[in-house]
Amino acid sequence: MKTLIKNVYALLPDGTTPLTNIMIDRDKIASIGEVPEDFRAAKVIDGKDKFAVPGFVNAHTHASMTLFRSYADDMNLMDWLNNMIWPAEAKMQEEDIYWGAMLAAVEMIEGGTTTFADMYGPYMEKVAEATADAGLRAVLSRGIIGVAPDGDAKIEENVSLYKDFHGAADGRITVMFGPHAPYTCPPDFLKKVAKTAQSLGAEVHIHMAETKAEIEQITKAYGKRPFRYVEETGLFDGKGTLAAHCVHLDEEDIAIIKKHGIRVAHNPGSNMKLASGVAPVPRLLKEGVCVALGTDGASSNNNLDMLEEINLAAMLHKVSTLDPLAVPARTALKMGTEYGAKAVGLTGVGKLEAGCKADITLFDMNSAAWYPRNDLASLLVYSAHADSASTVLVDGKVLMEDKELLTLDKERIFYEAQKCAERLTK
Ligand SMILES: CSC[C@H]1O[C@@H](n2cnc3c(O)ncnc32)[C@H](O)[C@@H]1O
Ligand SMILES: [Zn+2]
Repeated sequence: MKTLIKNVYALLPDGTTPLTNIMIDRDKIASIGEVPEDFRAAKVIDGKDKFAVPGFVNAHTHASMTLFRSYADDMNLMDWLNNMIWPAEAKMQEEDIYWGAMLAAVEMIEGGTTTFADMYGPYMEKVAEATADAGLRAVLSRGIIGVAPDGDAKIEENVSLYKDFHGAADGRITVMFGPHAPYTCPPDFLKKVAKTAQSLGAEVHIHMAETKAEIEQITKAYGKRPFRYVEETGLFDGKGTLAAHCVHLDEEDIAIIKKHGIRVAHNPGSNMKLASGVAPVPRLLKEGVCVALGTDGASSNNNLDMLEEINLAAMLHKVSTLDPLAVPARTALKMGTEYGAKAVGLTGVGKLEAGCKADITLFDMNSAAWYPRNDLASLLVYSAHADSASTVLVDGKVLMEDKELLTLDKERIFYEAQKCAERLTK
């Protein structure tokens, strides 16, 4: 099926925003520019007053945690996890994981996100089901906490997730391994995860160096900081690693990140709300590290709004370095799109370019925030909000058109999610 997005402003990989046309053939962008004479589109989308950008890539989240939004605020990470989140998560059933992920899907599509990297579990197959139902693209991992007695069973669940869903939903779902964090996974356990993931050729998604408390705890327990601790287990020797947070880094940590080509998911909203700190993002970018953006879960953010993370990334590093060029608008946009796709292990995603996947968000510029139209990329990052997202395509399929969700029944999802949350949090 061929689709034409006609007369649209488009954010191209070189940062320009020409008025152009986007030709889509099945799941891919066929070309951008003049409409070829022989291009017969079955569907034409009017791009008048619309700004097309690559769909956002949320490089680190816990989708089903939407059920815990506004349930545990104004706490630090360890207090929040130990005293509020983990006790509530222990009650979660299959339906909670599914409806929580479906609520996340509504929010993500409505905000222009087309891909998300998710770490949660048990019942990650329900997140896969929600992804397939919504039409989104996802990189899923079974979050594995290795301190409980059933650690090995959790590794086996990640193996099953990989075998059952890597490449599923027409290739929209891929699977990584998800050892939760250095402080929840002892060394022999991490070695086992590393060996298992590497035997399958799977990548790894892990929380790293998020808080000062983590650095202190790991240093006290093992005599080394989290990055060297995990490096010595061999976890970073496999196909690739996506490391969420990376807030508290020293020179050796940065050297380890570079040596292993570790990709970083920066979560400015969550790091601010949990009072975790400010990740050294300008330095990492300068060192050539791939830095993407994530929301983290909706209980520590408290939303899944990637445009807000893009804005926060651009703003936070200016104020923390007193350098207005620390993260410029176009860099922040790349972190939320092109670098995001690379960070989560996807090629041919995250760019408006011929041959790339047709994962596209159209922003409606018919509001005051979009005037005057000096610089569209700047307007998107510094002035507009996610509710300007009006049309979203993944793999060339329209998931939202003129604000109408085409794959999801919003009323039902709100009802079921409310019911699940009441059981879990009351
Ligand atoms: C074992 S599944 C994933 C696990 O991670 C928890 N989580 C959510 N946000 C964070 C964060 O910022 N740092 C560490 N862990 C986090 C989530 O509640 C699940 O238990
Ligand atoms: Zn997280």
